Amino acid sequence: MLLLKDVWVVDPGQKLSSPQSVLVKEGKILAMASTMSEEEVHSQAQEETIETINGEGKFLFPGLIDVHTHLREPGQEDKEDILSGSRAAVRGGFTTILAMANTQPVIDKRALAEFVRLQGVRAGYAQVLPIGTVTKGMQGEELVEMADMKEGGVAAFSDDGKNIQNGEVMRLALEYAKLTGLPIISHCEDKYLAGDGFMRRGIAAGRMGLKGIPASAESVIVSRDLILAEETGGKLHLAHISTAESVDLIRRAKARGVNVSAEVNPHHLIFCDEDIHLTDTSLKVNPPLSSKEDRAALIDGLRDGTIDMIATDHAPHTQAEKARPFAEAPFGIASLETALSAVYQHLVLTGKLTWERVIEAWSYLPAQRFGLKGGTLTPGSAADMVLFDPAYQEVIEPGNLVSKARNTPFLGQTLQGFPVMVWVGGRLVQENRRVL
Ligand SMILES: NC(=O)N[C@@H](CC(=O)O)C(=O)O
Ligand SMILES: [Zn+2]
Ligand SMILES: [Zn+2]
Repeated sequence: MLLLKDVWVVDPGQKLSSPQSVLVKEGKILAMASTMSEEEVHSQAQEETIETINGEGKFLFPGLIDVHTHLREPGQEDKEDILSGSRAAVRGGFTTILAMANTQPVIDKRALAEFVRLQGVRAGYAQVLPIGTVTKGMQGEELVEMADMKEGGVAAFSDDGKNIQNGEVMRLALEYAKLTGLPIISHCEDKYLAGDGFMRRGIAAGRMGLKGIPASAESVIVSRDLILAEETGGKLHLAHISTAESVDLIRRAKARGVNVSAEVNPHHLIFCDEDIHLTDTSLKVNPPLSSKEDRAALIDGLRDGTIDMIATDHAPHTQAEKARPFAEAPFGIASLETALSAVYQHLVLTGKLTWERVIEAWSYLPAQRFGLKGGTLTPGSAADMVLFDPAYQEVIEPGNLVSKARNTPFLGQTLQGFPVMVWVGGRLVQENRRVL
């Protein structure tokens, strides 16, 4: 039995943000109370030995649920694999991660989904839930066997990495989503409008002489998908929203009652196009970093609930690939180990977002929308929990990272506020920043 004493619990699912003592037994939250006397604890413990952790000055919250991570297994294990990725997850405070389907081969069959799920179980760190592709071979033409893949354990469907250009295929996918009840995650990018650009079209791109991707490449597809979700009633989730126009479109669709949710990535909340330098490909990401005005609209949208959740879009690549010239390096930022700290430091400590909203957006709401266990510390739920030390400082160095990837813009920087203990189902998997 575990007792976390006098810890500040942030649990939006219980509308709770206050000091509590928390008892954990057999992998589950047993009880939580703002005052718990010695006698009460002992009567709950019933002769069992109690391990006590003093949580003063620290936060305890439900393990984060990341609905958008690229783990690269099968096929590109030099970038990341399910073991290294799920270790990176628990180091960063995530206890459940959804693995994107753009692997090699892509996850378009039940057996492949089962493989990903089992590899996650074998690894034994964060719970890994596979995402299946929407279309066979991720070719954007023929739908996968969605019901069968649901049986195999997929949590959602997505051709992420590519947009489904054919509107009728997207409409059908949303039609089937009503039968499976699972979300269709859309990577909103009109490939013709995006062309072969590599950063957001605008003043910064012009100054650097880099080919730009217009904001409309995203918003045109956001508006198409919102119309199709409205027409079909299928569950739509919009990945990595990055423009003010998209936020506006989603806000208006939600007001009409469209079945849509949206996510934003930490890098789009923290950085903007002016931060990009030709010599540093770590900020080359898709969708590209947007203007300051877009960034402000994303923060507003997250604050008012137009954007429901935060997700990392952890996109690991090898150092050799990222060492190529800007135009040739792959898009993507590896972020599982830095995302929460970066958000804490850049958005919570600066007063742009409340800590409660961050936890809600990264744990409670993903669980609700994707129909997953977890996301709350309500007594009886699995003890997927994070103990977070707001004063802990760490220099982000290659030697500390457990992900195989190094493509983070925070390399060499000091971040403040880190998970210092993480439990999955009551089992301690990370302590003092070391994955056990
Ligand atoms: N976000 C990225 O820049 N890259 C992702 C693909 C994606 O999320 O669209 C990847 O798979 O590397
Ligand atoms: Zn994408
Ligand atoms: Zn992605």
